[in-house]
Amino acid sequence: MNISLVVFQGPSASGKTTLQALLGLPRIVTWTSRAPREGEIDGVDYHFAERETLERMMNEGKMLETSEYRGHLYGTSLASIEAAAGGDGLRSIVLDPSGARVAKALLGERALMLGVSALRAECEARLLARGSDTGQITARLAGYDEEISALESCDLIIRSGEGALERAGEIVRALRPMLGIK
Ligand SMILES: Nc1ncnc2c1ncn2[C@@H]1O[C@H](COP(=O)(O)OP(=O)(O)OP(=O)(O)O)[C@@H](O)[C@H]1O
Ligand SMILES: Nc1nc2c(ncn2[C@@H]2O[C@H](COP(=O)(O)O)[C@@H](O)[C@H]2O)c(=O)[nH]1
Repeated sequence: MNISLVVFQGPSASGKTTLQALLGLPRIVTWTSRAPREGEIDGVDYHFAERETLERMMNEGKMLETSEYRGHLYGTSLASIEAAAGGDGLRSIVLDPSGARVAKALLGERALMLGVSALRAECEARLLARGSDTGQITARLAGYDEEISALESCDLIIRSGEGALERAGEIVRALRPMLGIK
């Protein structure tokens, strides 16, 4: 398989970032105007920046794509995605459905689209445990049905339900030899 980018997508708190870590590929770090959560590190989890900075990057043509997600701006820089498109090593990225469509349009068969699903109630419980308030939970789960529908375009959908993380991790790790990762 000539894959250069593994794209994770799915509803909020479905487990995308967790499975991305278990796959163990270098991550493309995207940009966001939202504040860091506890434990998140600038340059590792995201490039955290003011909205104005991201808008300037957009206007200067430095972003491949941007997306408004629950009141914040997110985006993938052209530089980061071009490195993946140029075959400079296999990478992974976590994107919302609009970003995933752009990555697929750019990379075609070189993008492996992995969907992550969990029940709405499971996502809700995880968001609560993450410290989100009721308003944030409602806003994030407002897109749940649409985000689940968008998984139809994925190459593989992995269910990361409660008590099923180990199983989901095994499935993700089983992809490593197929992707040529030792
Ligand atoms: N299968 C699972 N069972 C139980 N807890 C899980 C499972 N998968 C992930 N979690 C937990 O749920 C929370 C959200 O997981 P994660 O950050 O991977 O989700 P995400 O899809 O990347 O979320 P978001 O898009 O909101 O950033 C984390 O605390 C994580 O440890
Ligand atoms: N289209 C893009 N979506 C992105 C990007 N970086 C992250 N995301 C998606 O945003 C939501 C919310 O993320 P969170 O960290 O605040 O929970 C999630 O679906 C991510 O996949 C991006 O650069 N472009």
